[in-house]
Amino acid sequence: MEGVDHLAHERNKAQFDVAVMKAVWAGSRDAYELFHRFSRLVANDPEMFIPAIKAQATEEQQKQWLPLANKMKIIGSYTQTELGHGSNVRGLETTATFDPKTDEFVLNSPTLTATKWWPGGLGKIATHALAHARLIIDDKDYGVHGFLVQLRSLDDHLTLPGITIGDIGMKYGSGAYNTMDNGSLIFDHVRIPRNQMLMRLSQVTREGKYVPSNVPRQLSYGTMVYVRQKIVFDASIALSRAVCISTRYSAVRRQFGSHNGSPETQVIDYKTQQARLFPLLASAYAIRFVSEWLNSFYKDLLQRLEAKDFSTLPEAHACTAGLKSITTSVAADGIEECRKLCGGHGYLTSSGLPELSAVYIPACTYEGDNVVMLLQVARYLMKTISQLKSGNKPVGTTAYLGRAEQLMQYHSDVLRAEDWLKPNVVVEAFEARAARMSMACAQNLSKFNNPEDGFQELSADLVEAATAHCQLIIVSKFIEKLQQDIPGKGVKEQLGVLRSIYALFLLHKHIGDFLSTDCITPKQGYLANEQLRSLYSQVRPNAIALVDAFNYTDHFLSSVLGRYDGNVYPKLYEEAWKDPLNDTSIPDGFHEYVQPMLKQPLHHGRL
Ligand SMILES: CCCCCCC/C=C/C(=O)SCCNC(=O)CCNC(=O)[C@H](O)C(C)(C)COP(=O)(O)OP(=O)(O)OC[C@H]1O[C@@H](n2cnc3c(N)ncnc32)[C@H](O)[C@@H]1OP(=O)(O)O
Ligand SMILES: Cc1cc2nc3c(=O)[nH]c(=O)nc-3n(C[C@H](O)[C@H](O)[C@H](O)COP(=O)(O)OP(=O)(O)OC[C@H]3O[C@@H](n4cnc5c(N)ncnc54)[C@H](O)[C@@H]3O)c2cc1C
Repeated sequence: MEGVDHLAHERNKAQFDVAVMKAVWAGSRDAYELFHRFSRLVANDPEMFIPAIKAQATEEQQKQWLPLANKMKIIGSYTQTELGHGSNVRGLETTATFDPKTDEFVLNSPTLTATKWWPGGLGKIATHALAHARLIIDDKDYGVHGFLVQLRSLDDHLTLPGITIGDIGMKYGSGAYNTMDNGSLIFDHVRIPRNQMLMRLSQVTREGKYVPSNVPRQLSYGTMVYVRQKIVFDASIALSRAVCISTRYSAVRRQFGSHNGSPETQVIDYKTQQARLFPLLASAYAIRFVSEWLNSFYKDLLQRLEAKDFSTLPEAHACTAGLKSITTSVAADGIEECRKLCGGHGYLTSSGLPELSAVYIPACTYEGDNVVMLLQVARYLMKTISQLKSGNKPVGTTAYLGRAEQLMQYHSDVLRAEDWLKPNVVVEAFEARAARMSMACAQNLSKFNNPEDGFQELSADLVEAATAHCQLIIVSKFIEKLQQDIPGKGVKEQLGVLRSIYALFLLHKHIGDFLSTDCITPKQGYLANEQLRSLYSQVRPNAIALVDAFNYTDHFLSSVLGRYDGNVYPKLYEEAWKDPLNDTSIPDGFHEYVQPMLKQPLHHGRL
């Protein structure tokens, strides 16, 4: 019935202050930004063009271009990926050749695979590209640099001479990412003034002299680092959205279990449903908190870079790359699991889940393929370990590797299931697992004469070690979050339950790592799973309140299954009748194609 809260009985069970939890979840961001960020994920996104100008353009160039971009007088596309190269940025083929006679760069696509391919906004709407191309001076290749290129007339929006642009076509399913005009672009000897090479990091003089960057060349990758840390925040939005829908629906849905006319069992009360759903609920909170930490770490990096302090740049790259990889994989897989948790109705468009999945899953690829990103983390871990011998003391997220020898001797002293509720017990186990996996890789790498060959041969193990390292970061940041002052009745306790669920779920899922590295015994692994089951019972009465704390409107969720009032069945039926197919009783084509078959005479009793 309209106006009735079918989930009121669930909300009355809450054992904590939901208003405070809402504030904890929102953190430093208000609900508008949460909504705006996700909706912008599929809109045309200046998310990269403007940051890239800020990162790579001189002050003078910023003064010229930023006001135009900020006021949408020009619409930019971050045009890096090509048909033949995306992950391997140093393999990009587009060229920008300096012509000293005219003080210009000539941009050209020398091969088909040099065609720019994928950049958002490029297909139909962008007027300018921040094009990444190989800088060529006097036939010498100075590598990939950024160039500002006008693509279309600001009068009639037609493409300019030498520019061939198109949209790359439909993408995965009918998902909202098809509202994004990812495009293709071929340059045919297009000339731009020299001052349209972004010259904050390195320059080309009027005489054609290349002035190399006096800062790490990787700063030219800065926009990707910036977006990767934002993507971690977006992962928490996407996953929490799916978890909200599937948790509410799991409390509404009843199936089996009726005795003597009693109501059937709420599917949220099945232990299998809890074992699938509650780790995702905990993961949404875990990702939110690690995204807060990563954002502050990134802001600290920016301040240091301003002071020419590059000391945390390698760690920032490893953390943004690794956490982008891990959190987008968890969110993408989690959204699909949430669809399955809703049974058949989860497959309806009106559930909101197919659309959410279709628009979210490319996050595992864009801004760095997730495996390629974990290999970057692995490179950083191996380098950190190789420097231990020279007395280099790791700090920050790799500090535990400074205690590698001690961690190699670690054995968990868990005796009872409840010992796994102690944060220090959990962190030690995760540190030992991560350290031993990385040290084992380093040990195996040392057997190879050519380190690069070894890295390739061991890359699958290295990805697992990088994963263990990143999961340790997320667990640690969840624990650190709860060391802060958090007011409100029962709020910290509930977050403690979620923190333990997150950690023990990972331990259970990756039990092979913990056993094969001899960090814990099978019995201790069994006790962790025992404790997990008990934790699910503790979170059960608070589940609806914990997803209410995301503070998402029905409009934002756009899901009949995830409605705040739980009034699912009437709305499912109502929504179905909005489908144009139901405008008529007899479907188009029936009389032409189906009816003749039905009318066909039987021959000797057979059609
Ligand atoms: C918020 C929602 C918005 C949604 C946006 C959706 C739109 C999507 C946009 C895009 O997808 S834009 C295109 C994104 N493309 C990529 O992410 C490409 C991924 N590839 C790379 O980043 C690089 O090619 C690479 C994989 C990092 C390799 O780079 P390179 O070959 O130059 O370096 P290596 O030889 O591997 O390493 C050398 C050295 O440099 C360090 N390093 C690498 N990258 C960085 C970095 N970004 N910052 C700092 N340092 C970096 C690396 O660790 C090595 O260090 P050492 O080992 O030498 O110490
Ligand atoms: C929706 C969407 C939007 C995008 N928007 C933009 C944009 O606005 N601007 C832009 O410039 N680009 C954009 N891209 C492109 C995107 O950045 C690239 O697709 C992404 O970086 C992955 O690169 P790739 O396609 O070359 O994958 P590949 O690297 O070709 O990946 C293919 C497989 O090879 C594996 N692989 C590759 N290298 C290695 C290695 N060294 N070791 C082990 N395995 C490896 C990968 O793990 C993967 O399994 C977008 C892509 C998508 C899907």
